[in-house]
Amino acid sequence: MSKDPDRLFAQPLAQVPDFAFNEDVVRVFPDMIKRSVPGYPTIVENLGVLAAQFAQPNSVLYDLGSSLGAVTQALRRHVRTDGCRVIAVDNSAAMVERCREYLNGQDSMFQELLPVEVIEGDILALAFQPASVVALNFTLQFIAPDQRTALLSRIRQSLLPGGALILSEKLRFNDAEEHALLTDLHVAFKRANGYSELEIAQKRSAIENVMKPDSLEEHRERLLAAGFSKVVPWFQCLNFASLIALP
Ligand SMILES: Nc1ncnc2c1ncn2[C@@H]1O[C@H](C[S@+](CC[C@H]([NH3+])C(=O)[O-])CC(=O)[O-])[C@@H](O)[C@H]1O
Ligand SMILES: O=C(O)C(=O)Cc1ccccc1
Repeated sequence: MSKDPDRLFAQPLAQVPDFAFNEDVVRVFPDMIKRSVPGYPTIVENLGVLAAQFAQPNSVLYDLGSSLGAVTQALRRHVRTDGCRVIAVDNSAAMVERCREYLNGQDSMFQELLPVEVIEGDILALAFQPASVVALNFTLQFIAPDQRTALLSRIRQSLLPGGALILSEKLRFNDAEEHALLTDLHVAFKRANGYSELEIAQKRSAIENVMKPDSLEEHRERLLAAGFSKVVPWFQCLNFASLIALP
């Protein structure tokens, strides 16, 4: 994977365009996500461990909004259940191209990885096959809020008994003081990772129209409304969390 450092917002921009998963972002994405999302490496590594507990024989594991395939690769390394395969889906052509290159490279380095198919497409238009694991790792927050329940319902319908949805998201908080504290601490995390005040401010303005986080309570209610029976948070670092939702 590319090791280019993220300097996308380092120079003052006359107007900050809405954030998009284009070629510029793809080039710096591994560095950007690691320096921006507290706990990201821990979440990705453990997604494989979690998935191995829910994987059912002869089923599909979905990585929805797969970006460069970090979650897909964690699933492929950890899951040993017979007949499983991974389907990774992303609607950014630039991401999909680099994701395929990365996964092909992994195939030539390691044996016994699960088979994988990378689809360039909109997860809102996907016809789901019977699935035991569905990962939405920081993807739902980029889906239009009025589409989120319908998507989760379709995921719920595709899930096999014993399977799980793993949902990771940036959170907002209904309590104003809690929200302000965790937002400030996230800014401190970014600063400690080498981002300047200008980079932090311009990135905030780039994502504000395209990324709409919900509160933990909203996630829980929406998942239950979509037909999930149980919602279990398994990880939180500052204002980023990951949940297990059971069918
Ligand atoms: N409707 C959509 N259909 C398909 N893909 C979409 C859609 N909307 C957004 N995406 C894709 O969802 C991904 C979100 S990044 C996920 C990180 C990854 N999971 C990781 O664990 O490394 C999160 C982040 O950058 O904060 C991007 O690649 C988008 O192109
Ligand atoms: O950078 C941020 O502030 C975020 O909330 C996370 C993020 C990470 C990568 C792309 C878009 C948003």
